[in-house]
Amino acid sequence: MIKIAITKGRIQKQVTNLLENANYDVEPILNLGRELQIKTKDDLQIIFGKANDVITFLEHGIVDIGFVGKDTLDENDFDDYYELLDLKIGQCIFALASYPDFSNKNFQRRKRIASKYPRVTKKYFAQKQEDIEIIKLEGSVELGPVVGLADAIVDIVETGNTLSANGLEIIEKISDISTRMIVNKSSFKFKKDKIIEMVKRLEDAQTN
Ligand SMILES: Nc1ncnc2c1ncn2[C@@H]1O[C@H](COP(=O)(O)OP(=O)(O)OP(=O)(O)O)[C@@H](O)[C@H]1O
Ligand SMILES: O=P(O)(O)OC[C@H]1O[C@H](OP(=O)(O)OP(=O)(O)O)[C@H](O)[C@@H]1O
Repeated sequence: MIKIAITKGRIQKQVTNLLENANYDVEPILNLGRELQIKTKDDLQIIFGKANDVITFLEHGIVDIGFVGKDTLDENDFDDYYELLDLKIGQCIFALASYPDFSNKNFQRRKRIASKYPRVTKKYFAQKQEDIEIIKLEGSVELGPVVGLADAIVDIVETGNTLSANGLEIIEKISDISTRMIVNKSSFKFKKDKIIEMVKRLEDAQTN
């Protein structure tokens, strides 16, 4: 049996489509009610959880495989896993965003940057050797500059609609984000054949 954790929400449907195209039994996922754990005919046990929890389940050996966004992987301390496949779904970017005059402004103090991703923000500004103040927000991060709490944000940008609706724009792209297949290292040792088979089937499904 292969145990899998899938991030619920935005990417769940696309991961399901890919599994279906790879000829896995996704019937129990399509008929999902409020249950959070299912078994498929091809001996997959699948749980659905919040993105950070997918990593926690994998870290503790509860699941062999996780499907999770690169944003969540970058923000999480845990990195003792194998990343075996870029699913090329859930594609977006991390960006520094603010009002158009941000780059011309002369700040006489540390810039205040709002983000749901403090670790990513810290690393980005550390690379620039810039000392900033991070303000952690849990969502609707664009509110930071809008209400005057922050000078800029580090956030996910997909279409750019949320930024432009709030008068903001990308100041600098930070990195690419997409959904990744991660594997517990000890699972890879003991279930190598089945895991490699899944990687191959998903890769084939991507190209077809
Ligand atoms: N426009 C987008 N905004 C946010 N995440 C996106 C976007 N496009 C793709 N993603 C990916 O989808 C994943 C899941 O996002 P989703 O919004 O469902 O959950 P979340 O970020 O935990 O938010 P929530 O707290 O609302 O559940 C993200 O971690 C990211 O990898
Ligand atoms: O470029 P866009 O296509 O507009 O997408 C980007 C927006 O989507 C995400 O927010 P989400 O909808 O997940 O809500 P949240 O801000 O509460 O996390 C992200 O944090 C941006 O706000």
